[in-house]
Amino acid sequence: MELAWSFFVWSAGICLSVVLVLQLLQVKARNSSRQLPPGPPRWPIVGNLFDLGKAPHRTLAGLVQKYGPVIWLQLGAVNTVVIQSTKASRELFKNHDLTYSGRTITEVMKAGSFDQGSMAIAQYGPYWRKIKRIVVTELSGSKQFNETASMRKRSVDKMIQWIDEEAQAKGRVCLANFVFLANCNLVGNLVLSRDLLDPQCKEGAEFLNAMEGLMIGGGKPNVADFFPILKWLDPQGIRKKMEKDMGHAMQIVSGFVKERIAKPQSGERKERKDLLDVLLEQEDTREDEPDKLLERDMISLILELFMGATETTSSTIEWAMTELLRDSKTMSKVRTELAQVVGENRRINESDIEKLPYLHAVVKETLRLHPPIPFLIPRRAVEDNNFMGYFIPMDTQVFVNAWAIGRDPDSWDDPLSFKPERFLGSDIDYGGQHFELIPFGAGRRRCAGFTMGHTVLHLALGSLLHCFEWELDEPITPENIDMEERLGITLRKNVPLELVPKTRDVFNKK
Ligand code: HEM
Repeated sequence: MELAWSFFVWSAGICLSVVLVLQLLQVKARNSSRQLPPGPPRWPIVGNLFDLGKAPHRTLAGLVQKYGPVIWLQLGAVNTVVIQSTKASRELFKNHDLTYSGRTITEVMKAGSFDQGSMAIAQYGPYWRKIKRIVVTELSGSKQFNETASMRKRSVDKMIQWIDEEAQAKGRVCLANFVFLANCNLVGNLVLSRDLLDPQCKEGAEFLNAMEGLMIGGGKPNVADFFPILKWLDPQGIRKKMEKDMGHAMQIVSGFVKERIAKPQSGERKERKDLLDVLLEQEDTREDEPDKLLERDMISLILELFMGATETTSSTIEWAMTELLRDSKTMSKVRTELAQVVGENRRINESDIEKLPYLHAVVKETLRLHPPIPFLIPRRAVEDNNFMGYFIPMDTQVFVNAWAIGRDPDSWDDPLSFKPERFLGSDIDYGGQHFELIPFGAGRRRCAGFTMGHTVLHLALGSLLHCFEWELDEPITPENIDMEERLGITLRKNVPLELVPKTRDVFNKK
């Protein structure tokens, strides 16, 4: 009896211990799967907000060695995870794209209810799906893209002409301004069939002014984004100023929309439907998607296309030209290619682009080192999830540091040098399939203007190099040219590039 009793006690003890150990292991496993990524120590309340400095993309890239490529930050009240290597970016876009397909909406984007109609900050869902499909088809569908080639050529040709006129009047030009204006003109034509820069278009100058305000306001860090309690106070007055500029820009676009509704079949547009026609007429309704777009939503969307196309392209061309002027060998290689493929008797056309591998390599290398939107447009985790062994709570803001990824030493040899040759004979491109080069983003939220951006970058840069000889404005030399960056709505060159263009013979050709 005693033996049976002691057997029972021992067995119960062993079972209990096993259960306890299993429970402990379970708790440990649960805790470890809820472990946040590592990151720098946080201050009370403000967290890491004041640790990032003026160039957060650089500061954060500098933390990879200490904390690894997935970093946790507390920006005031906002949980933030930063992705900073090719491996982590591949994991995000290949296996977690849907989980990270939300967006964080900043205070300025709420001005004039812009966020309600925007595509770029729309949450992933039926409205976003509908407008993305329409915009991508209208800007990049092969039929529509072919039909609008003449518009792109005309915008670039006008830019070349304006540059020549400015050079004759002043001797030098601020390059990025002209690229900005050319893209503004192009979007105006594609979307509204309007030359906003034509002196006949009286709203054009006002619109450009309002756009400038939007670009400046949109790029300012706003303390109210990090402490929801301050939203009502708007301590820096950023939202107030943005309401004014946004209101003004929206009013002008609204005038164009109303005019179109009143007179649907006027002028040049009869030849082709522009994006506004398509938005007004669209009836392609799919399950769950809204039937019609509201006028307010169309206005936000149109404004967004102007914003999306202008700064990104002008900043990229400014950096490309800066890098080429610092390196005469690279400049001469790209010019030689243009001379061989296009020749001196005509200007470059879109059909030449595919035959210019060195020009492609220059554009890729520029976007690798100077992605205009270095953190992409911040994503948001739409649910709790596990990312590379770390717990990421729902609503975490996600920065994908394309700037750091373009310099990831595991992906790039001599990552800090401008060497277009690295792309010759390589299949790496920025279409969203190669996660080491993601200046246009990747996955569902990849840039909606990718095809247009890609084509215009080549057409505009190729034309600038083919039609002019470029010199730096004294006393600037290739050795002392300022390479400082300024992060606003895009990552621009801090000191705008001023150049002296000299027309070449091909300038007078078509
Ligand atoms: C050099 C040219 C350009 C660059 C480098 C660029 C870059 C980007 C990036 C990084 C994103 C965010 C992608 C992500 O979150 O994964 C984006 C989104 C977007 N871009 Fe671009 N962009 C360029 C040109 C354009 C043009 C020409 C347009 C339109 C005419 C445009 C319209 C948009 C829109 C609407 C979105 C939001 C897409 C979405 O949220 O689904 N972009 N772009």
